[in-house]
Amino acid sequence: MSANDSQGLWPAPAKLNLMLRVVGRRADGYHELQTVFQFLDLADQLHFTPTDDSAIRLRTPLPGVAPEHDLTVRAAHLLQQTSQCRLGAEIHIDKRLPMGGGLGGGSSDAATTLVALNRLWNTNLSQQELAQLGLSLGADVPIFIHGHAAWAEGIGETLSNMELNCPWYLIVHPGCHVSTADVFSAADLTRNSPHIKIADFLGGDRANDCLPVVAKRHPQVADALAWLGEITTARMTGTGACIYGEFNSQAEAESACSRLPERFQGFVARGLNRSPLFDRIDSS
Ligand SMILES: C[C@@](CO)(OP(=O)(O)O)[C@H](O)COP(=O)(O)OP(=O)(O)OC[C@H]1O[C@@H](n2ccc(N)nc2=O)[C@H](O)[C@@H]1O
Ligand SMILES: Nc1ncnc2c1ncn2[C@@H]1O[C@H](COP(=O)(O)OP(=O)(O)O)[C@@H](O)[C@H]1O
Repeated sequence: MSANDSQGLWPAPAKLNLMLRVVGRRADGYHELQTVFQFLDLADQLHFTPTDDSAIRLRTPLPGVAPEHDLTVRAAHLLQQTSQCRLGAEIHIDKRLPMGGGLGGGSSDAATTLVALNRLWNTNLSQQELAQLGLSLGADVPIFIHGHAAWAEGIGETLSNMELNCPWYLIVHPGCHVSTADVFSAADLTRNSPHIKIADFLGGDRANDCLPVVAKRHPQVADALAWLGEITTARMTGTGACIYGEFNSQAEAESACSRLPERFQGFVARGLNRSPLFDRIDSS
């Protein structure tokens, strides 16, 4: 099967954090969060060819990421080891999501790899076992294995489904890279936000505790926030760098995108409550 055969493509969608509160810190240094995840109809596309030898080969290495560090390769090795599977795989990534922008592309690639290879290798791990494996690769991996928009607690692994409005979004990439580890190690990060309830979020409590830290250290993020804030309420996803705003229609989001200054990169995408990865599985 060729990498261009759409039947063989597995989507790895982006996510947005619609709010993000840092409510505590665990003994291992990881921070406890309250957040809301929604997917976007914007995705990397992955292709897997199972092989008889046990090698994992990434045919499309990403700039700046050594193949053995790529989250798809790490996910494949982890599944192989856990299930004692003797098969291997060739992996192709058609990378469409910006890296390090808070859209979760690397975590989503890892989740799609676990879900796809679990089927292609017939390793038969449950969704819960896959999510547990995924969590050891990154805090954002479980939501992509869960596959439904959710309220999240813990470090992102305790998930309760939500049925959210699905607006069109303009996502603005300010052009800088924000390190998640740097944000969580910042001395001035608020780490003791009071817990809120789902009803508070639905009532409009949509703050992101990481934003002040990121905007202070990355003037491009503050710049994008100010530009989009002139048009609509502008928010940051995850630890950034991407800023997004909601629109009632694709046309309105596209119109705002057409006015984007050249220093920014823009994406128009629809919010989704169900991950396209699972739509793909149901239709196959
Ligand atoms: C903050 C969030 C919100 O969705 O998103 P991003 O902006 O990175 O996408 C995530 O929880 C990020 O998840 P992910 O990107 O998988 O992070 P990881 O690789 O697990 O962690 C990177 C580093 O950030 C710190 N970290 C991460 C998550 C967390 N809840 N507490 C932390 O302290 C740790 O120092 C860790 O070593
Ligand atoms: N398949 C992958 N796609 C994207 N990034 C990857 C991948 N594998 C490893 N990485 C590393 O993970 C980092 C975070 O990537 P990404 O998930 O896109 O950002 P974020 O966590 O901000 O949403 C990248 O800067 C890169 O070094």
